[in-house]
Amino acid sequence: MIEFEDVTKQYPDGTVAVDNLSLRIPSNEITVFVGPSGCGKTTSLRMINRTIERTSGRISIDGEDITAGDPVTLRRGIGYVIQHAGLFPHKTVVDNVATVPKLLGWDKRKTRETAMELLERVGLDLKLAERYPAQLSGGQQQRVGVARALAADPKIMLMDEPFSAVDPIVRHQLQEELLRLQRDIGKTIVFVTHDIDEAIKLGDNVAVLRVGGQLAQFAPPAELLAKPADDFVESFIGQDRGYRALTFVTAEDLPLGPVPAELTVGEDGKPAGWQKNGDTLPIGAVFQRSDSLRAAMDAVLTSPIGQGVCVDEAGKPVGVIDYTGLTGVLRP
Ligand SMILES: Nc1ncnc2c1ncn2[C@@H]1O[C@H](COP(=O)(O)OP(=O)(O)OP(=O)(O)O)[C@@H](O)[C@H]1O
Repeated sequence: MIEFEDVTKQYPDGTVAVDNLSLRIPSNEITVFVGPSGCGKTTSLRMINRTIERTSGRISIDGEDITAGDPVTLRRGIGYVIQHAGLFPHKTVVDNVATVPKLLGWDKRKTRETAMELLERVGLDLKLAERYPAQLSGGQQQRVGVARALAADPKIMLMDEPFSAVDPIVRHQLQEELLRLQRDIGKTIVFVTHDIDEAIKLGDNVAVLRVGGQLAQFAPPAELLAKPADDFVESFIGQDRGYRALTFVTAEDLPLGPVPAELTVGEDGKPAGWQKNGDTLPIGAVFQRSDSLRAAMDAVLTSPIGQGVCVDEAGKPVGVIDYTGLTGVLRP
């Protein structure tokens, strides 16, 4: 656990970037700092690896004050990923990833093996390993940045707007990859973003900061959406929070109706189309019981006849839901 106790950072010009921040960041989970520009997210993050020193208060990792030891040793145990990846331009991809193991004096063979394994793990094509960063796309560079941060197997990863500089599609892929990777590695990740959607998608816990460096709310995403602490949090979360909250409720309890005769299935048993007035209409999106209510709603909205099809793990239809069925669950 990383604990902030009454932590304040005042820069020499008098700016109070972080004001009396107290929070507990649980181990092996993703905690996101989110808030508007200038609210002190980066300052808070960088106080953890002491690339910025706090003015007062205490920060501890597993109970030990981070100022007890030397900052260089502290930083070696903490991975750090930043926007634009911050790769060394004159080093190849694999050498970038090997930076910290080399500093730690690992033997060459083990270092290279580890670097290649990590590149594979973050989903980078190994053919790119001998390229220089400038020869990679933004998304590929970010993957290398994540691999480099993981190289010495740190317990903690700090990620400062790592996906902000890439286009929305690549960003979505990188977010999915991070969640997949985290299921395997279970690191303590502290992630900074100004994007509330990214915070809600990635965070096990979300800390919303307001300008002036004060904590407005610290909660899991579902709670944040359901019970914003005040007007600031509510407006920061945005207008469609009711809709987004559906992401956190599963479709398990939906009262499915029987599969109608109009639904045709292909040879593989999967839904093929809706028969209507002699025409075959497309199915639209389908969902599974384990998906969210948001997925179920999407299935209803994209269905040409307002019937969302629920399928089992093999993709075969098990039932349908319509607007009325959905509304019954949304507003019991
Ligand atoms: N070296 C510095 N000297 C003086 N003020 C600073 C310094 N670094 C940051 N600040 C100020 O501290 C406040 C918090 O900055 P910080 O970078 O932590 O915010 P942030 O939430 O990460 O912002 P952004 O989303 O725009 O990156 C801002 O008002 C900023 O101008």
